[in-house]
Amino acid sequence: MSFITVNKLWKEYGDQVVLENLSLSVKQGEFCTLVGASGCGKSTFLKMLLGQETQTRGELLLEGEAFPGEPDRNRGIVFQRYSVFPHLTVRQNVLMGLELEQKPWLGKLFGGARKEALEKVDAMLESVGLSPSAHKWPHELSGGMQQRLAIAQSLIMRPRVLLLDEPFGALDPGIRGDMHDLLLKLWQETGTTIFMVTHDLKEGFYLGTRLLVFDKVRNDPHDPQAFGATITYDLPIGQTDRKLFEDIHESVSETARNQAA
Ligand SMILES: Nc1ncnc2c1ncn2[C@@H]1O[C@H](COP(=O)(O)OP(=O)(O)OP(=O)(O)O)[C@@H](O)[C@H]1O
Repeated sequence: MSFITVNKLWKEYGDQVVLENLSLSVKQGEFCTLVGASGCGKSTFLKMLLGQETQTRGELLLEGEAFPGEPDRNRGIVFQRYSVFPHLTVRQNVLMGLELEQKPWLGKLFGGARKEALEKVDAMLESVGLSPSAHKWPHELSGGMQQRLAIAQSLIMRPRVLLLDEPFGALDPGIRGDMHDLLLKLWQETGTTIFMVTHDLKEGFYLGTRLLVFDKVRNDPHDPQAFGATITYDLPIGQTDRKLFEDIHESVSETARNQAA
């Protein structure tokens, strides 16, 4: 059964068509990588999955029901930067979600409940390789460590859907490789359904299970906002050849040039 169903989905901001006629069916546990020119609506699509934005037309369904209109614990998101709390230590950053969930008014757990929560936090920190830094402050961490913390912060809530908006965009290429390994390991451990936006087409070609290319098939040079992007390629990872890579690269680059013109 389809876990997430996108049916003839449109998103417009005033006269600007951002996404047009998107249709997609995603199974639970899939790892979809989203690529496309800047401004093609990838982040907007993630925001709709998160419940921060609503479509203007069409359907977005989670297990056959309309998507919850507000963010909830079923969905976690990690941005390129700055999604951790600077005034909390690494351990407190990860603990906070559990505290707010169980004690929304007080924001604090005590006794056995706190001990149990801390055990989960420590296991999560171990899983992302941050145990030795548990008592550090975010500013004492490298960029890669901060992103591992942001991922831990999301995953501790056991989201059914994890949304990643260019999570490794600000990291050095060497560190990105380590982050890919970590992400694949966490995805296998948790079985969560992942949507990850990346600007790096190569990353999209090998990470996860499915590549979704967001692109415009129509362009009006006199009115660049008249047409939105749609999913032009939906490919299983590992079955694409060099020619296809070059075709997609050329098409996405042309859209980027048109957007900039
Ligand atoms: N809240 C908003 N109000 C009006 N326009 C918006 C809003 N959010 C996004 N847009 C517009 O929608 C279009 C798509 O933006 P979006 O951030 O989704 O693209 P993107 O593909 O994620 O781009 P990038 O790769 O640069 O992050 C842009 O033209 C943007 O200006």
